[in-house]
Amino acid sequence: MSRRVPSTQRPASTPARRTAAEDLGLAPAVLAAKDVSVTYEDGHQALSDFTLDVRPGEVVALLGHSGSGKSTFMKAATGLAPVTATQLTVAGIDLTRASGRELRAARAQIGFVFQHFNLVPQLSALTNVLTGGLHDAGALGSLGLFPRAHRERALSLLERVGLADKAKQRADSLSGGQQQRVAIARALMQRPQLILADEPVASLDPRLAGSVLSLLREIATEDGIPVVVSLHVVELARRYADRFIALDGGRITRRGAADSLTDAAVADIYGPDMYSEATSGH
Ligand SMILES: Nc1ncnc2c1ncn2[C@@H]1O[C@H](COP(=O)(O)OP(=O)(O)OP(=O)(O)O)[C@@H](O)[C@H]1O
Repeated sequence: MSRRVPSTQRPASTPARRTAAEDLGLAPAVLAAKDVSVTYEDGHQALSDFTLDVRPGEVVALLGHSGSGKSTFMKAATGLAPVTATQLTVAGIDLTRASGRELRAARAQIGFVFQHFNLVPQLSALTNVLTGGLHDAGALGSLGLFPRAHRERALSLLERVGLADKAKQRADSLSGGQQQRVAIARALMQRPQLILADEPVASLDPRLAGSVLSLLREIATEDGIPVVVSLHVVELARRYADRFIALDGGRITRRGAADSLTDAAVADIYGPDMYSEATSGH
C-alpha cells in the first residue's frame, strides 16, 4: 500500500515536471527502480527487469527462495552490483551514472540492517551507534571523540530502541535481538531516507523477530523512513509489511498488498513442498 502524504508534508516547491504518482498526491519515491537487471562477472543473471518504487512510510517485503535475487536487489540499490536499468535512483541520485562521490552520497542516505548485525564486537552499544553518524562527525569523530550533540542523539536512539541501560555494554555481550536493535539505532543515527534490511531476523527466534520487525514498522510509520526488508517467513511479511514482491530466479513472479498473501499465493511463491517452512519459519 502506498501512503498518501498530507499536503503539509509535500515539498514546498512544485517541481516543473510531475510524475503520474505525484499527480495522484503520492510522495515522490525515495527509491525508484525500473527494469533493473544484474549480471555478475561470471555471466550469471541474478536479477531481471526488476521494477519497484518505494515511498515514504511504507514497508516492502522481498520474498523468495534462497538464491532468488533478494540480496542482489539490495546490492543494486546501493551501487554494489553491475546493473543495467531504465531507472535506478536513491534519494534522487541516479545510481546508473553516479560518480564515486555521488555513490557515497547515495549510500549515506541508506541505513543498512544485516542478518548478522555487523556491530564492532569490542565496542560499546553507544559507540556502535555513534559510528552511524561518522560521515558528519568531523575529524574528531574518526578519532573516537564524538561531538556532544552526537552522543546525546545516540543515547536517545538507544532509548528509543529500548536499550538505554545497555549503552556502555560491549556489543558482543548483548543478545542477538539487542544487537539488532543497536544496529537499527546505528542506521537511524545516519538520518537515512531509506532503510534496507537484508534478512534482519533470520538469526533470531520468532519472538525477537517480531520485536525487531515491529520496530522497523514503527520507524516507517512514525518517521516516514521507508523500509525494504527481505524475509523468509511469509507470516512476518503479512504482519509487518504493506506490500510484497516475490522473486524467483531473479524475476518478479508476484507482487501485491501484504494482506493478499493468502495460503494459495504463498504456495504459488514457494511451491507446495516449501509451503509450511515459509509460513511457520521452522
Ligand atoms: N558476486 C556474485 N557472482 C556471481 N553470482 C552471484 C554473486 N552473488 C550472488 N550470486 C548468485 O545470484 C543469485 C542470487 O543471489 P542472492 O544472494 O541475490 O539471493 P537471495 O535471494 O538473497 O538468497 P538468500 O535468501 O540465500 O540470501 C544466486 O544464484 C547467487 O549464487
